[in-house]
Amino acid sequence: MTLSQAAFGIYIFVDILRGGSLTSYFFYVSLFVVIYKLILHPFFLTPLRHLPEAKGFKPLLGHGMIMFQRPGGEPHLKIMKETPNNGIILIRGLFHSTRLILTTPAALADVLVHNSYDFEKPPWARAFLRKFLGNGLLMSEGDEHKYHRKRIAPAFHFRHIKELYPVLWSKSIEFCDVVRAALGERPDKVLDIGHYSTQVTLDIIGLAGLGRDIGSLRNSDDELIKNYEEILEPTTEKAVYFILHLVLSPWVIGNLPWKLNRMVKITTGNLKRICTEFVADRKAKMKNEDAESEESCDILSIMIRSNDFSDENLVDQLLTFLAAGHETTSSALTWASYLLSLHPTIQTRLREEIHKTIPNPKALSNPTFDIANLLENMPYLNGVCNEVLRLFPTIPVSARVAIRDTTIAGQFIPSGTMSFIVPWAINRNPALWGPDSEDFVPERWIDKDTGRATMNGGANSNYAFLTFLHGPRSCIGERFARAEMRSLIATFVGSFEMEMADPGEKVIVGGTITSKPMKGMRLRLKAVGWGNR
Ligand code: HEM
Repeated sequence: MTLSQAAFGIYIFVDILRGGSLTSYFFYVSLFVVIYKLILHPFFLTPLRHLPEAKGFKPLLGHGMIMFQRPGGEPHLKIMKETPNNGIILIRGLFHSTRLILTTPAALADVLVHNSYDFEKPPWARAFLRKFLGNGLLMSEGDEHKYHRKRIAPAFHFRHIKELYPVLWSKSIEFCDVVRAALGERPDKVLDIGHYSTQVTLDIIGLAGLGRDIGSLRNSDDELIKNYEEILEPTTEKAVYFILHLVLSPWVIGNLPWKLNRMVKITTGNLKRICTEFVADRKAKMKNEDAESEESCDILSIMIRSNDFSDENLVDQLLTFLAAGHETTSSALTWASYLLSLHPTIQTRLREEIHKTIPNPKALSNPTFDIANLLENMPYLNGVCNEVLRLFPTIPVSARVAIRDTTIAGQFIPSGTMSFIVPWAINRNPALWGPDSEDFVPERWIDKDTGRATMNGGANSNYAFLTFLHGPRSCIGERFARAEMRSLIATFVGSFEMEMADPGEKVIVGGTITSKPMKGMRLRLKAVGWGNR
């Protein structure tokens, strides 16, 4: 309690003793709380009040409307560009709550790496996400997070990812076969690529995560894909549903007479049931594996073998991996095809590199072939992947709340302060990337002298690229996702020329947590000759 709160409390107490009515005291106390929260604390008392503040403050709304603007992260970029700062910009949320936007590598490093466990995801975001992702790694905090992260990490070791490449490659080839077959049936040769990319990435995470071919590429009616598409299809109604969690408790939202509540309940129930069956099935199979047979090395088997997870927690972890592991890479593939359709010269140069380096795609299916080494050493392919991930980070905005008093870039941060970490804005910030920061330039990831891939795209700090964040709460699936993108983009661009179905279309970036095109991504595709295909 601050000095002013205490003084006011004493004043009221003395006045009650003098005989004032209880109702009038409730009124005065409420009035004081409102004035304190709306005016005194945010403008006169918070130790953060001297930080540079973003333009565009509106009474009561603060800068809160930026949460509703799309693409997510774009208003933050505007604020970064127009507000001189030393790493932290002050904005005000609804009812003037204090919020921060972090802008420099030093500030980001403090939150993501140096003082990482002083921060947690905001409770409202966890309450929302938990409905879809269960209580897996993404949602856990503190010691529980450290414990689980350490035990899951072996499944994402680079040696293990290397072993996964043949699976990634053969599924990518199957993806192209399915797209080719679908094109054959369409006189206009136009397809919504988002649908197919969701199918292939779900199949891939099924194999890598569960050791099981879900087969959604061959079966569009698959229950898992239907439930995910139902939940993840970006609509304005879902965006409102998400943002309401900022101001109302999940219990209140859950009890509103809203059709969406029923849909969420049914689909999340279905997903939980499917994952429970997957876990039981995998456990039964592992019991029957004899000691001589080779150990399965999918994520679920590794977690079961560790004996560190209860059955309930295995289901939660699986829910997280299935969702976090397919929706993200599916969006990345969709945005890659968008950018390549808008830049035909880059597309052609990439295809030339692919055809030259991989004369026959089927040859890579030989189990002895070192696909990882080949794909990881294709400079233009890696430049394109990095540039897609930079310009369209699948999770454009993330947030952290300080759970104790701490510091960011030398600034005292009181417990309870919320900071925004904004991959969309950092990845496009001209202060970090130069004047062409918003252009699609794969060459920035290639060293001009050696012709080899660079690690930081020419930026001065690796905190200029935030797509997977950094530190103990960074994306555990980063290597996996990068390997998957290389395989999918190499096979897709090697197999098809692509252009926007409607070249005049203004693609709107939507989505709640991940960024996806609002109305799908309709491309006109033309199969090209490649090897014996
Ligand atoms: C392009 C693809 C991907 C992107 C851009 C991406 C991005 C991210 C980001 C930004 C976070 C941190 C979220 C936050 O704290 O606010 C995260 C966490 C996570 N990601 Fe990914 N991800 C991708 C693919 C994957 C894949 C393929 C998997 C699994 C196979 C995966 C599993 C996870 C998990 C489990 C976490 C939670 C990690 C923790 O809290 O310790 N992600 N991802």
